[in-house]
Amino acid sequence: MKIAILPGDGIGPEIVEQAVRVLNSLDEKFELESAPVGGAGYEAHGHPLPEGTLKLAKEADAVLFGAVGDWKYDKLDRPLRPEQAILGLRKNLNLFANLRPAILYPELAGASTLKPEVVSGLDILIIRELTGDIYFGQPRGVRECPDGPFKGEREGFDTMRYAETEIRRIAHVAFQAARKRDKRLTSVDKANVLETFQFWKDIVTDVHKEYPDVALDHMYVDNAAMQLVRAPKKFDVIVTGNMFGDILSDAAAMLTGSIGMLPSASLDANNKGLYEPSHGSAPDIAGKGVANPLATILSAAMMLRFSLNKAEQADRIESAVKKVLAQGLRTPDIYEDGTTKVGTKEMGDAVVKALAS
Ligand SMILES: NC(=O)c1ccc[n+]([C@@H]2O[C@H](COP(=O)([O-])OP(=O)(O)OC[C@H]3O[C@@H](n4cnc5c(N)ncnc54)[C@H](O)[C@@H]3O)[C@@H](O)[C@H]2O)c1
Ligand SMILES: CC(C)[C@H](C(=O)O)[C@@H](O)C(=O)O
Ligand SMILES: [Mg+2]
Repeated sequence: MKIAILPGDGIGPEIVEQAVRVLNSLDEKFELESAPVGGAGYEAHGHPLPEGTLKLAKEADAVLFGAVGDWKYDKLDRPLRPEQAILGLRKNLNLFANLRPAILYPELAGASTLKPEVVSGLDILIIRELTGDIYFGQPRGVRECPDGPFKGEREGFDTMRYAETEIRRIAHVAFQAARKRDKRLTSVDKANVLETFQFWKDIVTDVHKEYPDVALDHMYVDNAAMQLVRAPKKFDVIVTGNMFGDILSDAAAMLTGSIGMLPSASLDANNKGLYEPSHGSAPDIAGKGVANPLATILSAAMMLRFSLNKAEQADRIESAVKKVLAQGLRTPDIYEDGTTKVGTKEMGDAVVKALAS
């Protein structure tokens, strides 16, 4: 089985290195092949998603991705910016379903900024549509404002849109996921204001007819943001569009103690996938050896489960993560008094050791 390893920028290489060590310490042999992506792709080949990198991602059985981006590339033309690499991979590989599980490990109840009783036992799944919405809608750009009070001035604009097929397929993914859990699905929209999301709500309601055993409710995104912080455990599965899902999943990350704990799987219709932590390249801590590698290690576990059919190995990694947390080991983002502060590599060492024991 071939895995494309795309470390990217900032803390990407540091955290992916630890996930690769974990994969290599399993009693399975994987063919791992690395390629530059993001700013690293731009530096090596003049493009954030070099042809060879895309080819490797397409032919591999799964992709393990770190993170891309750095402030120093923010002045480049948009097609050359590092973020285009992850957007291009998602689009080219048709990875329309993004699963972001927000699970609070009991040992981290005190690491969240929320009260322990609000978050303890948290286990929710955010399903984010990943290849549509305002992220990819055309037209977009900066133009001369054609009408209204600002006519003649420059204006920036983007297009929010969803085709029926795009909504139906992500709704099916969400209902099927809910079916395997507590059978409750919340569809998050902004139907009170946006045509796109009234349409979203209507289509999700229609797909629901095929899943009478799942309870569906609808919530506006502003309320959902509030409810996620007020009473997050009331949710089971959340399904939403690309932009709302981006925002809500970062908020949900803090319920788990740190964004460094939130893994993700981005899947196509056949469960081929790209696996990455939900966070970014964290340029503020890059190169310091303090980044939390657990979201990436847990993403590798998701890869084994969803794309490589190795659920047992995935379970082993997740148990090893639980073990190191129970041992009291913490990177600075999840550190609290009475625990032991470790760096990125030491955390990786501990997971590898826990796997062997
Ligand atoms: N999928 C991706 O590759 C991805 C995702 C999000 C942001 N980005 C890019 O990353 C760059 C930085 O963006 P940002 O600062 O808004 O978001 P970020 O997620 O990179 O960082 C936000 C904050 O969380 C901290 N953080 C993130 N991951 C951490 C980890 N594993 N351990 C400990 N702390 C961690 C950072 O230090 C920072 O303080 C930008 O160029 C952005 O476009 C990339
Ligand atoms: C880097 C950026 C393009 C990306 C997104 O907005 O999807 C990131 O924030 C994420 O959550 O994966
Ligand atoms: Mg994001």
